[in-house]
Amino acid sequence: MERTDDVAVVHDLSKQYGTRWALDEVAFTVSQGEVFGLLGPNGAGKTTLLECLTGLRKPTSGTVRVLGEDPATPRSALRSMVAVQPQEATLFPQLSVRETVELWASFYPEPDDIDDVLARVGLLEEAHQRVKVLSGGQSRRLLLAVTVVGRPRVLLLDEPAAGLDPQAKEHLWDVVRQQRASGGTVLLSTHDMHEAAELCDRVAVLVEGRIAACDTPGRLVSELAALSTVTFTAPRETDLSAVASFPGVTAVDSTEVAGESVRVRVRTAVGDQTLKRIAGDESLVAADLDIDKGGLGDVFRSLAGDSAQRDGTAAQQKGGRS
Ligand SMILES: Nc1ncnc2c1ncn2[C@@H]1O[C@H](COP(=O)(O)OP(=O)(O)OP(=O)(O)O)[C@@H](O)[C@H]1O
Repeated sequence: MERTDDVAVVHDLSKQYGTRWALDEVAFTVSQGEVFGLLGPNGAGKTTLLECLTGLRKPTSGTVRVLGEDPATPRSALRSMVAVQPQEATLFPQLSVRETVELWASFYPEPDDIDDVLARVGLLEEAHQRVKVLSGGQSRRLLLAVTVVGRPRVLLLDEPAAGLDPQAKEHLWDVVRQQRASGGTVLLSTHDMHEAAELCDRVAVLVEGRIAACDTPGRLVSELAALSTVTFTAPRETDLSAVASFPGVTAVDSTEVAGESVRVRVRTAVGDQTLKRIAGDESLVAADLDIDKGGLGDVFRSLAGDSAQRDGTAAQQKGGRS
């Protein structure tokens, strides 16, 4: 049953292009005030899913509801409540940055303060510049400004950080956090695991059109980041063959550092146990021990597997059948 704070409800959504199933019985719910991330390798279906949420694509089967409405309904009231970052081609090259944001603000009943929006995306100093002279990154910031100026309840962003410099990314993240702080909701796709871990309350990992996992980044990491990495420094002549036979260890490699030493990297399914074993083994003379218990990147690799290696253009068979 839908709850009143459900902002997006996706039920058994499938989308077919010709013989290809881009989405295969996808289901999830996003609540008000959440930042919900879509992760997945190229061709996994993230854009198609966001397009179904904006009403740009009609599902082959299943249902999508945003703020209780079908986004594909013509003249939907959602238009003023849901913002989708537009394409660069929609900007007018002769207008200034400020005129552009003012134009977009005029489409909405209660727009935000223009200077405030320009400051948030880091374009206040460029307010008088013509759109045609903006750099690629500045244009992306302007697209973000026009997306948020209408104070939408829901923000839908497809890879918003692509092509942004680190400072512009910070601005983007601030805008997303501000949207959440003011009670708004954000759905975004990203290839950046750090961004997903930093920003998202929950993430869904899409693999070949299906949701392989959906949870908070913390829970996904603790349940699915299968391997930890233990690193240590040892004398160059150390026999490392014993380490490879420690329980849980799947790989050992080393690189020479400072002539007489090697830095050893051990991949293991039982990080803490391996760390103790290495520290307690006198024959290893291990120094500078460190452990990395993995992150969303490990979760992604373990779920996406081979699919992450492919370019995603292979035709997908619904339900994994061929
Ligand atoms: N208009 C279309 N016609 C035919 N096939 C399409 C169309 N749009 C997408 N596809 C196919 O659907 C699948 C999912 O594509 P989609 O763009 O949704 O993936 P994505 O996860 O956003 O990928 P990326 O990370 O590369 O942007 C791919 O196999 C793609 O080739």
